[in-house]
Amino acid sequence: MSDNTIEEPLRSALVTAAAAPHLLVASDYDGVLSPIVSQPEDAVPNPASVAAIESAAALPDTSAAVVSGRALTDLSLRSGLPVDGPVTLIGSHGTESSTGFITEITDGHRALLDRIITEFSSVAADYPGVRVEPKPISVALHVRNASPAAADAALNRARAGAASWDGVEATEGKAVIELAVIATSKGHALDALRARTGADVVLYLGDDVTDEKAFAHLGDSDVSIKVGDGATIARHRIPDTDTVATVLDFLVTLRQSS
Ligand SMILES: O=P(O)(O)OC[C@H]1O[C@H](O[C@H]2O[C@H](CO)[C@@H](O)[C@H](O)[C@H]2O)[C@H](O)[C@@H](O)[C@@H]1O
Repeated sequence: MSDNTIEEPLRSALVTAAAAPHLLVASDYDGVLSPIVSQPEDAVPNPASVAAIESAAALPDTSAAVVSGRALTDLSLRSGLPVDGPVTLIGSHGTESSTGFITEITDGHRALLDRIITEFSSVAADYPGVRVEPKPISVALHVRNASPAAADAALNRARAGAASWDGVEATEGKAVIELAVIATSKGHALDALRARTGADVVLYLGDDVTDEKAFAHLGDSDVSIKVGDGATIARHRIPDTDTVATVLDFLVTLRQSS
């Protein structure tokens, strides 16, 4: 998809955003910068998207960020972007930055996390293809590589079990259920980034359920873009990660010449 195939009304929204006094360009990682793949450690970003985000961060009066459900160090490793570089990285669904977590992680949180890991490990052991991804404030139970029946059974056990425990926040995403021990919100993360950078306009690209919390914090002057299928409150939709690269490159080129 070349930039001349970006259709209205997204095209006009990008032209307007590119002229903002201060622009924040922010994106999700999995399913947006990187295509969805079978194993989380194999998620490689589209180099053109990363280059465009880096170019945005280098422009005057322009900030750039990647806001992901991944742990911060993992996000940095997969994206190739440094934790403390020009592109701000926010991990753990909006709760983790280079300065730490938004909430103090207590021994109680850690004990609950350990209980969830134990429970999810026992679920995963019963269903081939199901795996556990422990993270700093949450645990993901991935069912992408399980049979449909095994995936359903594993998700139902997680929902009826650990997801119902006190102090647990459950989120379901793409072939995954994730349980966090502190409240998470990519929306609050975007609010904080907007306040810190002084951005007049925020553009955010996301593909999954947790990105809806980010879209919900965007206003009429902002640009919300859903990548792929599924219900969304975003104002714009594009089909895939290749189009993400086209959109980001178009936006950066416009801003470079404005
Ligand atoms: O907020 P994101 O950057 O979109 O991260 C969301 C989760 O992404 C990863 O899982 C998803 O992507 C995997 C790789 O494509 C895929 O195999 C899996 O089925 C998806 O759920 C990551 O592993 C999670 O930790 C993130 O929370």
